[in-house]
Amino acid sequence: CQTGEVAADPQLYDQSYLSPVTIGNSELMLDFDTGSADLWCFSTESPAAQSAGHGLYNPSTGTELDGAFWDITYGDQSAASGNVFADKVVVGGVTATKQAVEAATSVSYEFTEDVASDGLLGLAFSSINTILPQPQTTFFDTVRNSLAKAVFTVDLKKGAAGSYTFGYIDSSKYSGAITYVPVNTANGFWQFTADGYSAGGSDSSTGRGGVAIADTGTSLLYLPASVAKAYYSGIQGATFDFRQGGYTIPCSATPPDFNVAIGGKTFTVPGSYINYAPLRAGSSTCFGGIQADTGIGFSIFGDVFLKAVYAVFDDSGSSPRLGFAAQ
Ligand SMILES: CN(C)c1ccc(C(=O)NN)cc1
Repeated sequence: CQTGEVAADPQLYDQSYLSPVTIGNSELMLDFDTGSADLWCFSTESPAAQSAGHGLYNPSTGTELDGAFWDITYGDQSAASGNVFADKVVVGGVTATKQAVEAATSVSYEFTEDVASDGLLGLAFSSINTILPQPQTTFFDTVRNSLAKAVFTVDLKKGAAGSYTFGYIDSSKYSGAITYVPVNTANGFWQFTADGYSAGGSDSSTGRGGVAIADTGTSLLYLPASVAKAYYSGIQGATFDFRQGGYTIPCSATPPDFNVAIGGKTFTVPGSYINYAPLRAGSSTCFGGIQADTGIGFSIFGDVFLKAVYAVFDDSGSSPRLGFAAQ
């Protein structure tokens, strides 16, 4: 029965969180992503112009999956593609002896520029793994039956190292009870229903809830346009800046806390988490941590929300469920 824990190191402005993973005989820093289901990394096969500054996987330690290839495009239109090897992958002591490792032969500039990240480790459902002609399992699905309990947990923090655990829940990491809600796996995501939203101390609802996914690979909190609009209407100097692609606020603002009702419990995102980051270094205008989910089709509970809670991704029962507790 395997269990393990690995650090989640925040990058600048908590834009992403990176964790050490041993693949073959190299240790790489990967972006654990509950919103996708591919484990891919820069490799010795990647063009030097694209992989400069990144740790590389050398497939010589693996066994090529003949004829298998992968090609993924993320919500922000970033993309990567390549071929596939079976190799040993170790995360916090949890070992997958023959994990499908997707070696990149091409990546878009967003990944080239994200020099701290050597790739992604997908933790969504294997049904959306992009390997063809035969999709392969995520790391979690590969090791699931060998774990003490088929769960992983997410404990991200603002501006500090958090952790991911596999195979157990650590009761020292949260306060109060864990509230569980059912997950709909039809789209391959950890998808659930949020009950409602409100801002500040008042319970003045900013809107009814809706369908949402828990996505560690997305930095911000994307909510229905009406909720985002109502939230920023309470902040002096807040505006929707279409040239910046979303709501901005004065960096001097102290946004109100944001409350989310899930499973009958209320979880609070401190207002300071929503004063996300200056548009450019030194700017006095900041990008908002809450943005509209227009065009996506569901809300995305990214790191701005997840770093306010302890989250349990539980596939140990008859159907998957998500648990949330206050940190
Ligand atoms: C460009 N990079 C680092 C990305 C990383 C993750 C994602 C994503 O949508 N994950 N759910 C998009 C882009």
